[in-house]
Amino acid sequence: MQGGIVEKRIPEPSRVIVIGGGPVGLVTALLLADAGVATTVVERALAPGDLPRAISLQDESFRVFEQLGIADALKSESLLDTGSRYFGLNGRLLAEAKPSPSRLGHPAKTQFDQPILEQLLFDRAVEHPGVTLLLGTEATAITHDVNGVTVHVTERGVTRQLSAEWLVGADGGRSFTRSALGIRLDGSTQTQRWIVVDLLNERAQHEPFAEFHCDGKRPYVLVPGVNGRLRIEFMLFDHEDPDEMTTPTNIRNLLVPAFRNKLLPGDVRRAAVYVAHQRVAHNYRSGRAFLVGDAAHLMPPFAGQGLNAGVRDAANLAWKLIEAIKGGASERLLDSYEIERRAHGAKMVKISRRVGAVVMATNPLATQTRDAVVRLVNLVPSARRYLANMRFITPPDYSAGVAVLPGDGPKFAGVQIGRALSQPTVTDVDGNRAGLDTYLGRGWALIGVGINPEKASAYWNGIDATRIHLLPPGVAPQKSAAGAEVIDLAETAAALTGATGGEPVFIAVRPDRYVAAVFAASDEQRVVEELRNFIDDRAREARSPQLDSSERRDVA
Ligand SMILES: O=C(O)/C=C/c1cccc(O)c1
Repeated sequence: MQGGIVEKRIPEPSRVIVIGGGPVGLVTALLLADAGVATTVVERALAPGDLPRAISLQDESFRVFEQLGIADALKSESLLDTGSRYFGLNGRLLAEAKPSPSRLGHPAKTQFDQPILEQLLFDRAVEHPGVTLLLGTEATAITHDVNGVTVHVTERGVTRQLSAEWLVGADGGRSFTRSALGIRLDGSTQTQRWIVVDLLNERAQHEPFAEFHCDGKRPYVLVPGVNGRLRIEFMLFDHEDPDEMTTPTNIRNLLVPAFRNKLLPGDVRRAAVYVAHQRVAHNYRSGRAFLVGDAAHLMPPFAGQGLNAGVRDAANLAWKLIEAIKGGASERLLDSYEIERRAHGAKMVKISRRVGAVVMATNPLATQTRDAVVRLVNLVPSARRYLANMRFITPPDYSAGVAVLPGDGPKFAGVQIGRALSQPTVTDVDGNRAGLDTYLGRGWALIGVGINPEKASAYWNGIDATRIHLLPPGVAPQKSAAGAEVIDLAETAAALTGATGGEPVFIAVRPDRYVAAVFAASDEQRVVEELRNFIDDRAREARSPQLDSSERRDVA
């Protein structure tokens, strides 16, 4: 492929520049472009990445991919619904863990292939009229002020300037954007080195579990995939030389016969030595520029969180930039990106480091103590469930961000403010069954449970919220009256309708499918006033944004 602009109509000027066309950069760009925000992606490489770096996805990432129309294609090439097994001394199974069944309508944990994901995202970006992909292009300088950002780029020796309103740095662990903005990366780098070997043509049947072998001799991890893909990682000892350990002979010695009867040319997709970092950017925002993905956080792979954190960043930031471009966003809304995402990113770094420390222990006293502690923990039912359901991987809680907490009125404990909204299966007026997300649209949604959201105020129209009237199972959805823009849906099993305690409530859902508020009609005014601190519908109207509606796309 030639460097330069992928041929297609170029929407000029772009409102957002994304530096980095890896998975997180492309997810950000596609979410923006699908909402009509013209976006330029600056990427050094000439083609999508072909390295199987991340291999673990959570339900929430698939929820975002569903919105981008690539979830089914990716699932068909993935090992769905996996768990983890931890083996201790003498190969004894210490713990088997599987996340609780997902509320979000997708498998809770999946092993996937990053090159397939990157190709799917790339193909969508290439054909998207709202995305300008500048390949073979490197960002060399960034300036930004209150009016916008300018990025100097070089392509085949030719330098030019790009301008936009906002900048997103999605350029990975060695982020140029982060350095250019002068943002510090806090944390440390591990001392242990690992050799990661990605194999093809694996014929042995593996159960759908990542295996952590912590025998204290040479810790290793084995993660199965589909279509003959298998990852095996070994910890290296201090005296081992990385170059020597990755020679074909030594790779063969590591794998044959312990893991494979024979190793043919082409069976090893990659063998590389890495050292894990545990670092978080000091800030995720600097004026008009934001960091996402590995540019914002680097974590060891042991909890399978790296890319999930990046996809969450993209989904969280994209809707806030869309609001900023539409005109109603306050500084508080834009600042909420760092508040919401940095805290969770830092937590995932910490958890990944802890899981790694358990796996990498080699000191006999440490390994014996570890095994004894895990056996004890398994005797306490609540602690056992905590481990077995992988509750140590905590989902984000954005209640300190764009959320309106209950006032003095009734509390509705079943639907948690600041948490991801469940995705129940619903039936529409035509009898079609689908996940709720299919009907939520791309922006805000106001769901009435036990109350028709037609009755809610005009604020929700001002922020383009989709109004949904959610009915309990067995109640037939009705076509809404002419002029009333409400979608009637019935749950197939009482999930959200069963969680509100029979009280009529509204659920305000953010564009990233997080619950912003749960409130009774009598509390609506307070909720709207608080939400106006983040998005002011009146400012939006005054600015009358020029989003190119012809470029808005809905991917079913
Ligand atoms: O999917 C998981 O739970 C873990 C994946 C993993 C663990 C350690 C090293 C890796 O490269 C992946």
